[in-house]
Amino acid sequence: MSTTGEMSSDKDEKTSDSEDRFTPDPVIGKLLSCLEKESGMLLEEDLAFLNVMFNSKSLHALVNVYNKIRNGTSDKLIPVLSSSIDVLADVLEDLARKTYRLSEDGKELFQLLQKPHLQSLLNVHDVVAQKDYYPRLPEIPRDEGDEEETIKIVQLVKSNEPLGATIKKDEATGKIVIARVLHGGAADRSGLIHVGDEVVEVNNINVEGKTPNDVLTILQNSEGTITFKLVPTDGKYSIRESRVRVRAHFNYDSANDPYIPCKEAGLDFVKGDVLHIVSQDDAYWWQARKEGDRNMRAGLIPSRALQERRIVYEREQMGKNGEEALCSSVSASSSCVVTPGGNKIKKIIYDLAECDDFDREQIATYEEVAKLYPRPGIYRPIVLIGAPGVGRNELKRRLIDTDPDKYRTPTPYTTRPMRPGEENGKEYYFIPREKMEEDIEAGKFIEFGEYKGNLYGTSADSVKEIVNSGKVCILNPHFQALKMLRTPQLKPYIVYIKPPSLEALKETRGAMHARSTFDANSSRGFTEEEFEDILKSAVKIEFLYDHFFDETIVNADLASAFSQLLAAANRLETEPLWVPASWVQ
Ligand SMILES: Nc1ncnc2c1ncn2[C@@H]1O[C@H](COP(=O)(O)OP(=O)(O)OP(=O)(O)O)[C@@H](O)[C@H]1O
Repeated sequence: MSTTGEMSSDKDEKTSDSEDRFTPDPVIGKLLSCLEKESGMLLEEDLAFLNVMFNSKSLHALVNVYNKIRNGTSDKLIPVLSSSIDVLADVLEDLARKTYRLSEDGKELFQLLQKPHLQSLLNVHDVVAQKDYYPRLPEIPRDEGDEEETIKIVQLVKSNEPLGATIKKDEATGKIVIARVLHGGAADRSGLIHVGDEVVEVNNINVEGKTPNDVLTILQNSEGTITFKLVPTDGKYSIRESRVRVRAHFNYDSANDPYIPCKEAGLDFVKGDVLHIVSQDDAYWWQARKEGDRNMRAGLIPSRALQERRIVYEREQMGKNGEEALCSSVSASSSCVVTPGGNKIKKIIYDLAECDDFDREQIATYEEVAKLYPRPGIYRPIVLIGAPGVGRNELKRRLIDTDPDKYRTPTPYTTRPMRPGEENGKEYYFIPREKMEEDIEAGKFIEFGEYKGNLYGTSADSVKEIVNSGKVCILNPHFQALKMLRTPQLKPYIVYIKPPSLEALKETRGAMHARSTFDANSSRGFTEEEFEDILKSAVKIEFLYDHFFDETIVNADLASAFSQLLAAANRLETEPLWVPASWVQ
């Protein structure tokens, strides 16, 4: 195509637009004259086809457009940067750390930068700036009768880094082919090896009739440069990475996975890790990197579909072996409501829905996540979940005590009659039983229960009220309330308070230490049986809900558990954190 300056001045542009939109391009002109000269060497129909094509108005128009873009001398067409979305992330992270000190303009900017429309616009800008929009043309098919096969010779220098590709025997042809190319690995970065390429030779050794293991042995024994002779695949291959991030809800150890196609390519992770899924091309094996990991090469992880199948299979096996359902191992759970005044009222919560069997139907594998930036003036509620007696109340009260104006807990509702000296809305909101039953029925309560013939409960609206008033709402509901609370509207930060071992429980809460370390009025002693109940209940809560936990704090030493909670509360205000992707869309 022409790169001469015939389009460079405004005058020329006008001429070409107004007078003759199809001024022949000099390069096409040259091609036409060559065609005339060499006409004897071409078949008549090929000659006719090329003549029509080179004289076609649409081709000339296209070349004109192309030249205008290529030769656009104006600097404004050159992008200043091609990674504006990364800059946006840096700016957001910077602003997030300063939300308290931001001016009104700063706050507005912070909110604008989080709008999905603006982020999509910048994304599109980067795609254009990186010229990531060229159509990918399919390879020109070779004629059936072609004697010669195209062969590509690829040389890679052997280093400590794995090749980042796997091979297999093609079942239909018996040939060795490239089965998988791991994103970001040496093979992928070379841009020369693609899925489906047939391996003909490795270091001049013909691999015909050899097994994949034989080929691996050749590779392992070779030194320095490795030379592959490959027959390229005709198929298409995708090179664009997906942007999907997921949180893993299970542990994965590739060394103990008998089904992974290539152990060396596996990516191990633990529950809670955030993974960047770079390719979902294969239905069973995705390619992923750990978020924040500097290793460019992606690894193989089981796909959602594969993992779900495995869990279903494991459950079936458990059922066949007659293993006891976990949910039946713990009896009805009890909890306490602490009034704002500090008095505790023992009550039974959710005694009607004692069994959580339905929860186990959920199969937690991966959850798509996105970063949520702190929003000035709107704080995520902190929800403390744990076995009754593990210390959620103690921790909540300590947090409120650090700044009672900032941390608030909702005032509970009750149907019991008001006592002398009590004020409506202080210790409780007092409401008639019929009204409370109606509201419970309408799903307005995140938790409720009955004690000595009176209903007690916490309403969802009272949580929203605290959030909307710019305070940090802190809650310690029954664990079953999680399903009501974990919504895109409330965006709670869920902290699981985990009991330490039985020995540590006895040591920290036993006879000598049974008195409350915070407030003598709310002290409580524990029997050995109660300690065991705490541990059993914890196992159940973890089994049912651990995929909801944003953080786990082991409450052995109270001071250290509390400082972890305080750190989490500060983090919420200053750092972007991963949340379900649907919460930020
Ligand atoms: N780490 C700890 N070391 C010693 N004592 C503790 C610790 N954590 C909590 N406690 C004490 O254990 C008792 C029970 O704690 P708390 O009332 O906070 O439990 P809870 O999880 O709110 O349970 P419930 O819902 O039954 O009230 C309290 O007396 C508290 O002071």
